[in-house]
Amino acid sequence: MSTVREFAVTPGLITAATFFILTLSWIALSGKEGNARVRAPVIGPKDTIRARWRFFRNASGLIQEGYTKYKHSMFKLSGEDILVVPNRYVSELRNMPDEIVSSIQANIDNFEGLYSTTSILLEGNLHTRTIQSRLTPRLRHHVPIVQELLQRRIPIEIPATQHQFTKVKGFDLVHRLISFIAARHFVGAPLCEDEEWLSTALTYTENTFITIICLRIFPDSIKPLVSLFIPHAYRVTWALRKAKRIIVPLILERRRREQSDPNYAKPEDFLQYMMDGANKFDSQPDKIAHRLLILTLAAVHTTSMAATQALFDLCVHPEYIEPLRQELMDVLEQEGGYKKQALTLFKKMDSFMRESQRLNPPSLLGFKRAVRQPVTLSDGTYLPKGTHLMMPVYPIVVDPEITPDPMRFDGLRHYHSRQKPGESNRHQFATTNQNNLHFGHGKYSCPGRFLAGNSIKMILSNVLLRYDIRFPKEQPSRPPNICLHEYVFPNPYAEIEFKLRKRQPKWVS
Ligand code: HEM
Repeated sequence: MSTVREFAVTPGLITAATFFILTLSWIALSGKEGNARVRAPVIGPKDTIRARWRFFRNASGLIQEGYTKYKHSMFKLSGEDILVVPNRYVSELRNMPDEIVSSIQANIDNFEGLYSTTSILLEGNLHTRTIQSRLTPRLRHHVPIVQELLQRRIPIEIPATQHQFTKVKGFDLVHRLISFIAARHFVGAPLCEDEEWLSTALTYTENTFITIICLRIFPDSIKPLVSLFIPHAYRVTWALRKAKRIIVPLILERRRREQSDPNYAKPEDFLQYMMDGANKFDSQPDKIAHRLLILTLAAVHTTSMAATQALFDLCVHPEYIEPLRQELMDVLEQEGGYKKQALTLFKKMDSFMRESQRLNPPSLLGFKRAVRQPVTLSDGTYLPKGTHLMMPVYPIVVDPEITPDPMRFDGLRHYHSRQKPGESNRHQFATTNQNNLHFGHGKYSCPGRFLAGNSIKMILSNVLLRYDIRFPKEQPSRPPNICLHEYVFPNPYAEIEFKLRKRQPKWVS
């Protein structure tokens, strides 16, 4: 028995396995295709293994170096993996058909589709159509429902009193609140508060991120082998199976009632919208459940990161708290509470959120595209089939030619821009343009950004009206983000202190 255990952990075996994997990696990387056929300078090491490792550890420095040297032309990152192209090509690329330049293919490749189980999204765009045509137009109607949910949940999740400050981990708190909101939109009550569903979605999300972040360092051909050694990859599959076990019976029950009960009122949620809009192939219950879980991942993690960053910014810049509270009170008085229009009138808060996202976006690179058929751009630039391109979304928004005094956090920057004649509908959290690509731009821009914006406003407004907030004394400055590859995560360990305000307006209490 002990011999077997010793054999399993011997340093010799680990060295042999590492050597084996590195040799396979080197062999796998010797063929040239896609980006390797485009002539552009490589930033950082050229050999792929070192390049991927450096990019994993210091993407921020490498991206900024590339932008500073070549912002008007192309450059490569992570060896040959990423071709960064200037944003002047956005207008040409943004509406190209998916068969030629694909956003979904690029995002799935970037997300290690096979291992994150996201490749099912390539089978059709049911999820995107449903968000655009059914979910987003109904968002206004969900505002009072979500407010009722938050009014019940927030005092439980933030057990603060009027007498002293109580510490809560910022990201965990926000993640839970966003999970409730997303689940209310996606699967309705009572599942939206079901701990089993919430923890299954969380297990899937966390393990997917860890798996893809690890796997991206290795060449494609050895990923199947490497994934066998990553326990998180098994947990992704486990969570998917569990999610299906929860959602499939719900779908079948809804269908049964639809057919047998003439008085049955269909629920108003994303699951039902997908059931109604699915074709014969998409409508298989386990496919719908699978899509639902991936959408939960796309919606909850990104939105939680943005809301956490905004809360951190409120703690770092407390001078914005009173002006934002004043706006909230004015709007809620005028509208009679959290009614359909209220959120669109939180204009200062919208600006604050956009400024927070500008300086702490979820990804330093964006507008990811996979070239499926060769393309020649208007200036003669040729992109062969297999090219994976991205745009430098963060360097663009901190470029002084694009944003004056770019490193200064100005929470009302975009609010003031909206005051200019003809600009009142621009510069919003959810509006995209060539220089603001955090949600992409054009035909394939993020369809969930309106839900994200609403969810963040609901959380920030409830928190500001109920609590005084600050960072603990031992955390005097903004907690550093965690950057892995081009992804930027708000610090998950950072705590925020909450104290119940003496008088809370009736809209939130
Ligand atoms: C702050 C939160 C969010 C951020 C930063 C974000 C960001 C993005 C980005 C950068 C893309 C790719 C756009 C492109 O390729 O050009 C995208 C696509 C997508 N997002 Fe979001 N997103 C957020 C919230 C959401 C939410 C709440 C949902 C669900 C309701 C969602 C659903 C999707 C879907 C389905 C796509 C793929 C669209 C397609 O290819 O057809 N996102 N998102």
